[in-house]
Amino acid sequence: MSAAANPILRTRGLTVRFDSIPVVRDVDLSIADGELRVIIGANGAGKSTLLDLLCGRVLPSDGEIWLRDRNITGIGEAAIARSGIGRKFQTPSVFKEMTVLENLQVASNRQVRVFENIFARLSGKPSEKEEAVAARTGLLGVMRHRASELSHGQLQWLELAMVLSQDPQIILLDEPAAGMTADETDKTAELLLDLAGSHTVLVIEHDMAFVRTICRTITVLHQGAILAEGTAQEIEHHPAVIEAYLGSATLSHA
Ligand SMILES: Nc1ncnc2c1ncn2[C@@H]1O[C@H](COP(=O)(O)OP(=O)(O)OP(=O)(O)O)[C@@H](O)[C@H]1O
Repeated sequence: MSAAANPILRTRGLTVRFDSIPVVRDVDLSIADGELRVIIGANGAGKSTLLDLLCGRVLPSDGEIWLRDRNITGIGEAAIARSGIGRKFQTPSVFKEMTVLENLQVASNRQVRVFENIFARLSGKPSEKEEAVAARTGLLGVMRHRASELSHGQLQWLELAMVLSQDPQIILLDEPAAGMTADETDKTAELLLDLAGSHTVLVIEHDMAFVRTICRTITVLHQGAILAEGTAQEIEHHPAVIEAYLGSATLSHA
């Protein structure tokens, strides 16, 4: 549906069926290099499954995924991660008994040998890169804290910092502000705006107030297909979107 001028990520007719039921249907996405794109849609619209397809966690039934001029369809989750697509899930998968710094060290070596790293002696001194990632995600002051001591917001930022440690070009985020306080939500919005440009960021989000703060272009998924694309204002006045969301809390409560 969309056609970015300089797309870093494109899909053509992307479709996945579970037990012959289409959950993502014929999705043509075109995401520009450095873009911050938000994907919204009601519960069950297929948003998480779309991200699962983009990071190779789920294989498409039909269609293609292109990273610049490379067809990455079906190359597998690890190869997709290596090619520069990083995914942050809603539930943090940090190592709770390790410090923030140790988590970052594990993450930056994750592509090498994750389990050896967990049990190996990790360096006590942060590298320049680890400091830069921690500073960017607001974690510099808690580098020596165990992850179990962090607030919910800090845990989410740590997970994002771990994704950043792997130098992704594209970051996929599933509801990054879910469960956060108002202050943490504001900081997360600032962080995403800061990341856009140097990274391409795709965000699934339910909270329209948050979406309005961060977004330039929104893609609306409905029953697995793209229903509309545009600015927050265009989307909120789009007749098909209003009809699809009638009675839904997602837009009306925003
Ligand atoms: N592995 C699977 N097998 C069968 N059905 C699945 C599978 N994964 C997802 N689904 C179904 O696909 C549909 C879309 O799910 P998905 O989680 O992608 O939606 P979503 O838009 O992210 O929803 P939410 O906002 O509630 O997280 C749902 O009906 C879900 O039950």
